Amino acid sequence: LPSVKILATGGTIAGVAQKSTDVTGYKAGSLGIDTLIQAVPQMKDYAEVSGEQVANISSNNVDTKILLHLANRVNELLADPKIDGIVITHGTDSIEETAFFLNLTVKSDKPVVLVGAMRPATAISADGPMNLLEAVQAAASPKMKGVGVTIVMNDRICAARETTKFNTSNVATFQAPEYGYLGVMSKAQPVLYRLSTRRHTANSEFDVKGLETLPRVDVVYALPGDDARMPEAALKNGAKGIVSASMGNGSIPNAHKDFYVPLMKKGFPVVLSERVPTGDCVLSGEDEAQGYLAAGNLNPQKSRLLLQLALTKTTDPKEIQRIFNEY
Ligand SMILES: NC(=O)C[C@H](N)C(=O)O
Repeated sequence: LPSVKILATGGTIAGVAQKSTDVTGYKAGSLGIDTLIQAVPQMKDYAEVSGEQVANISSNNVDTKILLHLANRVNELLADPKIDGIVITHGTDSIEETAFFLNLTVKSDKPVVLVGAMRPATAISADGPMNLLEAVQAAASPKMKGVGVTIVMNDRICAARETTKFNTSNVATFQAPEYGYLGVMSKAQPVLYRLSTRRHTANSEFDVKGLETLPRVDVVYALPGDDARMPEAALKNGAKGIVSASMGNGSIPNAHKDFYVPLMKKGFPVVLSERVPTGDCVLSGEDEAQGYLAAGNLNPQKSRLLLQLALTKTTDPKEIQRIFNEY
């Protein structure tokens, strides 16, 4: 049997509520990895499974330190020829960010699958056990080699880059509306229908080995008619770059523009992403002349991670734009 290591970080998949009918008001990150593994003994039919507790928290508190630890630990484990794949149990609130971060920093073709749940482990019809089983089946499969980091939940195989949480409670919360799923889990096997063309994992230039922190990047929400207090605060508190969550195609209030233009002249990176859930952020000629960088279709939270990683390599705006075009 293939060998799959499960790294556990917490989330609702490890959540405990007072009553089996409670699907809110529970405590995420309550059960340990051994309990989660014992709850799904069927996994052993598909892989030799072992667990490791990395953290046990709700994913709104997954910080840079945990991200760097996960990336380095996954790289260490996958360098071992005896390990065939990794599953990471994770809260769904920031699973897309951790998945994307690992998509950029894992140096291996072997499967890395993130999994969570929308209902706590104690709930009637908890979705965690089936999700965990399917995540292990996916991570154990050679068909998942080279596809990049994925999120497997609700029978769907989702690409780290394009997938976003769309609903606060529905088990079908993860979607990639314009691009779709990579595939589905069917009869205990991954069935893939498409692949992402963007650079990832073994083909990524980012290396976080030895890093203890990442350059600070803030996301500034663009609100109509806003003044410049939010971007000012970001800069004053040490941001090395800003991602603007524009109102669509780089549409931001004039006060933000007046603040960004002189900063960009000095080489400070401002990346225009958008708070609109789908579509590409494309720069106008004027935006380009003023020095803005474009996130394309990458959402603000993922743009932040990519800009942080880009800044570990370069501060040259042209290079940063190349990175946004390739990843
Ligand atoms: N469904 C979940 O996992 C939500 C939880 N608050 C978390 O992200 O850890």
